[in-house]
Amino acid sequence: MSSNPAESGPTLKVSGLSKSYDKRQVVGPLDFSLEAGSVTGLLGGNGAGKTTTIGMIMGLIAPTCGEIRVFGHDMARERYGALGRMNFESPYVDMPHRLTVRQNLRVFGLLYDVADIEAKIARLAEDLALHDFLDRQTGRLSAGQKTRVAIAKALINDPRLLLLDEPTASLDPDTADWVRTRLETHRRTHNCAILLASHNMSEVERLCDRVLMLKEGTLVDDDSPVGLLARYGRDTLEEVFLDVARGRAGGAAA
Ligand SMILES: Nc1ncnc2c1ncn2[C@@H]1O[C@H](COP(=O)(O)OP(=O)(O)OP(=O)(O)O)[C@@H](O)[C@H]1O
Repeated sequence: MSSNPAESGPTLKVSGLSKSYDKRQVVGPLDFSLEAGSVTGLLGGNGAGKTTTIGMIMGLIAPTCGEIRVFGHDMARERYGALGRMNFESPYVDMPHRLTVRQNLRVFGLLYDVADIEAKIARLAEDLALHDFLDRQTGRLSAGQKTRVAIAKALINDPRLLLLDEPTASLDPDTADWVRTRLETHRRTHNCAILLASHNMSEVERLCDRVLMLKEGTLVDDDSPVGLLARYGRDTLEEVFLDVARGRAGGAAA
């Protein structure tokens, strides 16, 4: 239990967060919070700023301005108070190719100080069906197999904040379905807050209780999937997405 009183607040709080490259602002300013046990979709077209936002929250990309607090800890000054309880999955971050899957997971387990790493790896291998390639070099896996390994890595420390960038993009529909079930179980059993960047609208409708819509780096909507459908007068989130992307605020209801 931490002595930090701010730990009783939201799992993640982002305030005035922005990122510029060569004086071009690509994200922000963003303000939002994630509560424990919630699943929030981060939606937006190509280049809207989803990966940059997740990268800043994870500390992989330096923000230009703003503040990120995870479990109350200011990530610019006291990130080590939070890093052990957060994790992420991204297709843009590769693992060492020559190490086997088991060796890679062991390295991450050691980094996160996971107790009884071998048992943890065995459980994740069971949950994510990694057995067939657990002792194969990671660089020799298919895209879908690599994604399952990346999800295993993301769950290795039982995170309470999980950032997912297109977690099922390279998975076949059957595998994607049980990976989603695995993520739902993790959310429920660990009261984990999940931020999920996705282009898969049915995935967002199934998993998310809230949706943040990003357009050209700024938040243009923030509501539950049901609330968005009602306000835009649409039957699917895909139609809402198209309304937002094409600037039809209010959608069919407008
Ligand atoms: N290192 C960089 N230097 C300059 N511009 C960058 C850099 N990284 C990202 N950008 C720009 O920032 C913007 C946001 O990119 P980002 O990758 O965050 O978008 P995204 O929403 O994840 O897109 P996608 O859905 O295509 O993955 C884009 O215009 C991109 O070109």
